[in-house]
Amino acid sequence: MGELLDELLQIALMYLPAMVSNASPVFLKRGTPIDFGRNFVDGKRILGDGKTWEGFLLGMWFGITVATSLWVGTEDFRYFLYGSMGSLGALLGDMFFSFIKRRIGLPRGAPFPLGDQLDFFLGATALMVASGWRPQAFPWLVMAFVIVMLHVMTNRIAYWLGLKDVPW
Ligand SMILES: CC(C)=CCC/C(C)=C/CC/C(C)=C/CC/C(C)=C/COC[C@@H](COP(=O)(O)O)OC/C=C(\C)CC/C=C(\C)CC/C=C(\C)CCC=C(C)C
Ligand SMILES: Nc1ccn([C@@H]2O[C@H](COP(=O)(O)OP(=O)(O)OP(=O)(O)O)[C@@H](O)[C@H]2O)c(=O)n1
Ligand SMILES: [Mg+2]
Repeated sequence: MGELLDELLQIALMYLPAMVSNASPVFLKRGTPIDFGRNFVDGKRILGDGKTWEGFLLGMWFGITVATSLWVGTEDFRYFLYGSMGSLGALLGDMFFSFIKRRIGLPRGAPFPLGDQLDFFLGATALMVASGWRPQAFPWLVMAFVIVMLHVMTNRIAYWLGLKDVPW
């Protein structure tokens, strides 16, 4: 049992930079759209106004800061490597799901159940695994559930705090 808890804690720490990089752009109210307002071939916005360069940079800044702190704290470079890749992957995954939402005609901020919760997690996981991270399957699955719960909870907190105009 101790083994499993150890692995779970390690995975949670490995994802902390991605969680922070996904959460920090919420503090921004406006910015320069990553798609510069341009439409895709289908006549709809490529990403929409919810994805800005400022949000991307702020997310990367906070994500890498947390990844660096974990590296210093644990003296294990892998937290920096996988944490930073996770931060980038979280932001890219979020952008990818926004791209999908626009393609299926969902306006900015429209709910996309499970997609809104897992977009950053899947993007982060893709880049972390691509850079060599190999978590154990079962604890990783448990973490996926924890992340979805955490996401629902923190989005409600962000909504109550007036950081988001939708609670998802
Ligand atoms: C790390 C573990 C296992 C537990 C942490 C305990 C916990 C529940 C902390 C809550 C954090 C909190 C009080 C947040 C309040 C305000 C806030 C920043 C909410 C962000 O919610 C928005 C959402 C992004 O929306 P989107 O996905 O639709 O784009 O964030 C998604 C939530 C997560 C990524 C999972 C949980 C996030 C964290 C544990 C990190 C908390 C992040 C911050 C406190 C913001 C970091 C910002 C700065 C200025 C460093
Ligand atoms: N790269 C990013 C990601 C997020 N945000 C900010 O964080 C908020 C919440 O992000 P998210 O819920 O992913 O965006 P939505 O507004 O829901 O837009 P979408 O429908 O595309 O998800 C966005 O409104 C935006 O203000 C940002 O500025 N830049
Ligand atoms: Mg969203």
